[in-house]
Amino acid sequence: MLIEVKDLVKDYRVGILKNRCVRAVDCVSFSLQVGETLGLVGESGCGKSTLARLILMLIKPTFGRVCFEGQDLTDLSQAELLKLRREMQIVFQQPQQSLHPRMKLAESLAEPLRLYKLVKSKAAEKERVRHLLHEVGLSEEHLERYPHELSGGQAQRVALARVLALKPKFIVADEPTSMLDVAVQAQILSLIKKLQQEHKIGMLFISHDLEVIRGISDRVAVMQGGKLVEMGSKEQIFREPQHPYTKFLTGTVFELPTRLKRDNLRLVH
Ligand SMILES: Nc1ncnc2c1ncn2[C@@H]1O[C@H](COP(=O)(O)OP(=O)(O)OP(=O)(O)O)[C@@H](O)[C@H]1O
Repeated sequence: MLIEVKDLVKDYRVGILKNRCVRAVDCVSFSLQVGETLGLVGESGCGKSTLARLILMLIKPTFGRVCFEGQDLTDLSQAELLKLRREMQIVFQQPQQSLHPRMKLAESLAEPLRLYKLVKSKAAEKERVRHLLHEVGLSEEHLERYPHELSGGQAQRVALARVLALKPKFIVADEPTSMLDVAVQAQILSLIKKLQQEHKIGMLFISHDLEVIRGISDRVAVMQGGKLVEMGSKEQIFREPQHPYTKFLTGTVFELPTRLKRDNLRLVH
């Protein structure tokens, strides 16, 4: 098992006096196999990003545990977590977030290699950067460019190359294509899928978009109000949704509950 999440809870303290509590993630449990893609879908504010950040231990859970290859991450010190972080990466919605605005791409790609001492010489570093560029479908002419000189799709390719440089075993893709044009979106999705399959990376893929989830996932988890209300193979979820919320999401129920009509839900059906 690559990832095991058990009874995960996250309460945020809110209000001026921090005396009110929002339960963003409510008793979530699931597991993920090596090389598997779990699609996580749900309305805005249901807790998807919080769950992703908890799994990566970017924030501490209130209760529950997260195991990576059998090791409980909630017990680890910051230094121990830092070592594991190379193997657990995130791809953000806005690739610019992970690229330094004043670093040329050559430096941006070399940085993770140096940080984790993954190459032994300058020549090996150059070779690895070139290989990474080709893997994500960019050419060497891009190496001298700054992030603002790239299109959204190119910037997401660079962000993917930086993640790949670290040879991760697990990645969270948090709406990685939602800011891109539809045509570019399809190219980046198939690139993510190809890289994930070639490198046998386990992936939690977060999206509002059911068509995207259908295309990329092996299994699908549906989240509502901080809870996982349904989980199953892609075929089960899309053909025979069980939970009323999932039935609504997959379009088998056309009568929208009033509360859902109000929510900022981006549906493709
Ligand atoms: N740092 C925080 N402090 C207080 N409340 C927070 C914080 N981060 C998130 N929340 C609340 O927790 C709930 C879940 O938020 P989260 O960002 O995880 O949802 P989401 O499903 O990822 O939404 P979206 O799809 O819009 O990004 C929301 O009610 C949000 O307002």
